[in-house]
Amino acid sequence: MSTLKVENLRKEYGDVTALDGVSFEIEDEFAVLLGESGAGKSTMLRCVNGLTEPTAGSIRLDGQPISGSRSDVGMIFQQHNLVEGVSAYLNALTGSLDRVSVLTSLLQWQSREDKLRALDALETVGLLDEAGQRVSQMSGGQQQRVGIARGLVQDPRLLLADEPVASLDPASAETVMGYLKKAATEHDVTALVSLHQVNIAAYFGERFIGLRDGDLLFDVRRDDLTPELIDDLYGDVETVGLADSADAESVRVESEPESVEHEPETERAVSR
Ligand SMILES: Nc1ncnc2c1ncn2[C@@H]1O[C@H](COP(=O)(O)OP(=O)(O)OP(=O)(O)O)[C@@H](O)[C@H]1O
Repeated sequence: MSTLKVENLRKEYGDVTALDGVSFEIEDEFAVLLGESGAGKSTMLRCVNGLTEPTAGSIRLDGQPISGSRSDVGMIFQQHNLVEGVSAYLNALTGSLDRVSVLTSLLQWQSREDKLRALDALETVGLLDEAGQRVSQMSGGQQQRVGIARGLVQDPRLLLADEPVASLDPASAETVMGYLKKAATEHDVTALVSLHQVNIAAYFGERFIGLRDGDLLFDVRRDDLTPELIDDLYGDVETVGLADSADAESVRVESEPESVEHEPETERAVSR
């Protein structure tokens, strides 16, 4: 259970204003950041994660200012940043390190609690039986689930994900989002996830924050996410199914193919 409060957040890169005084507050929710390319979603997530220094404004997690990279904030990247040559388990256990030799030697002094937490996180994302499998032999969707497990192992209060399913085909994207939602729910973690796919966002999100050119365009709960708001954000997009997508309580976790190939980048659920 945690509260993220962003107030008047501003980020300038030279002449470019990536965020122009954005404020919102999310509490124990699965929140989705929406917006066109360049709207400021990644900048927002990087500021919240402490990876980018804001120009002005404040970010607080449970009342404490966020500064620098924090262990109570877990981050999941589009490219999942895994070490492909080692197992899912080792990746989950020691995700922030990038050298196999370091990873392997670390096993000797990782605590029993960490090891159990890594296995628990892999179970959350449906990969307990694959814990010993090399990441290089897993599908793109499975790899992203390892990335989610790794984000959970540090026991964060806030989980951030930047376009976590952008490089997956629609079916795998839904599966991975299902596990991400399950992970946030089971571990009582507030989540802030940027997504391009509006229909997937509408299906899984509880709260929707729309950014346009660095401004907050809307901040609504699921019932208030209308096709008109989406049109406002993206222009003319396909929003069929938006109204029917309200109930995502039962996550979809079974449909991903167990292929060892990486899924190709396919068309997004919404044509933009
Ligand atoms: N390191 C940087 N240096 C200069 N400009 C940057 C930098 N990072 C982002 N920008 C600019 O800030 C604006 C917001 O970029 P940002 O990556 O946050 O958008 P986004 O919504 O995440 O886009 P995308 O969906 O393409 O990732 C863009 O105009 C971008 O070009």
